[in-house]
Amino acid sequence: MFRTAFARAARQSAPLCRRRFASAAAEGAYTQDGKRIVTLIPGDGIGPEISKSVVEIFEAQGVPVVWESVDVYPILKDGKTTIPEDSLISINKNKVALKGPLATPIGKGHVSMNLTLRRTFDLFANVRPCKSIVGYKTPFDDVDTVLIRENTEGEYSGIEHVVVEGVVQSIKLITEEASRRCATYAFEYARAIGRGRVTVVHKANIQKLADGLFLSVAQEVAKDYPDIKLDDVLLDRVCLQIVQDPTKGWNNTVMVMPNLYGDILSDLCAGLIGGLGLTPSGNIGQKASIFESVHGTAPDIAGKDLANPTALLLSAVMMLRHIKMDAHADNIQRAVLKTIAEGKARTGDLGGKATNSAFTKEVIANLSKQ
Ligand SMILES: NC(=O)C1=CN([C@@H]2O[C@H](COP(=O)(O)OP(=O)(O)OC[C@H]3O[C@@H](n4cnc5c(N)ncnc54)[C@H](O)[C@@H]3O)[C@@H](O)[C@H]2O)C=CC1
Ligand SMILES: O=C(O)CCC(=O)C(=O)O
Repeated sequence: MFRTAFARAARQSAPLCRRRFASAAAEGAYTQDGKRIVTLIPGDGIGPEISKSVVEIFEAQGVPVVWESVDVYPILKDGKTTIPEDSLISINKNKVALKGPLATPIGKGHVSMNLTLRRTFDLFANVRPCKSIVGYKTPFDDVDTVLIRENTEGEYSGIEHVVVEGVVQSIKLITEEASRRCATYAFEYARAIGRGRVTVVHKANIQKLADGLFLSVAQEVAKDYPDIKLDDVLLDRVCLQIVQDPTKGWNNTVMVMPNLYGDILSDLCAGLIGGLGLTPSGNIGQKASIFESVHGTAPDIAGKDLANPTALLLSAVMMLRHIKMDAHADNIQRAVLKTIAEGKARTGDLGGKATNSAFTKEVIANLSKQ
């Protein structure tokens, strides 16, 4: 049924994906003195506060990155909602961006700018690692999950309409092309981080066609990766087992799944290690990649200097690894984790009393001691 020209194009995109992962580091824009130019989207709510923290820590560490700051908000162009032209140009040129959270009105108003960015730049895989922080006690000590979320379609395709009053339809779109790119990325990622297993999380017992296609494409992609075992599990079962003991079978695999499941399951995983203030992510595409925390704008604490900048800092660390600045990534990551472990400058979400600014200062102090 899917052996069409479209499906052929999908199969051809897999080697392209593999090449892209290998060459991403060098692409982009540089200043005359060789510094990498990175687009910064400070975002809404706590976004500007936590972005400021990243900028200060990068400066203290001497990271050879120059920020190009742009605002992202909805623009109506030819009847479609899009992002401002300067942000489009900046991300297309720089190929890499760090993004604070963007607010979306609930049940009304403009479409999500987060989703618009992912679709505009075809950011097909969203990588969400979740690792326990040594020294910060939670019910499980050794959580180390990696979740890859299909990022451009599924339940987030934005195709919704009223059939008749009182009846709405929201379409979950799954294509072979997007599923293949995402699955290929999951296998490549598993290989890169030394995990011998990829697990597809799905509901193909219920969504037989949609999740069935996602699963069968992953099974086909697996044939190109004989060194990596593929298995699959129902979403409801993962939720149960992960909260019972995340270290039993979830630390040695890379989970890959359709969009909505990844959105929800990654918040659940964040809860296992101390909450949304800690978990980073990378939106990976062929044209560009955008790194952002898993959390949103946190309107309840915005503007009060209370946010934990760790999630955005660790997203910036992922970004540095992506552009092959590993030594800077290592130093910043070490200083952030040390600051949390020491305990004297923890933010409120981790049970402490420190402000975002105080936490940032402490991270900088820990950088200088290395
Ligand atoms: N990728 C993005 O830009 C995302 C944007 N959003 C948007 O954010 C807005 C608010 O969404 P919510 O559901 O309230 O989720 P949220 O993630 O903003 O907040 C949930 C809870 O976690 C806390 N929290 C989140 N990040 C924190 C941090 N860094 N430090 C300390 N505490 C933190 C908040 O204070 C709040 O109690 C909505 O408009 C939503 O659409 C939500 C998720 C992702
Ligand atoms: O776009 C939004 O406002 C929320 C998006 C979200 O939760 C996500 O996809 O991570």
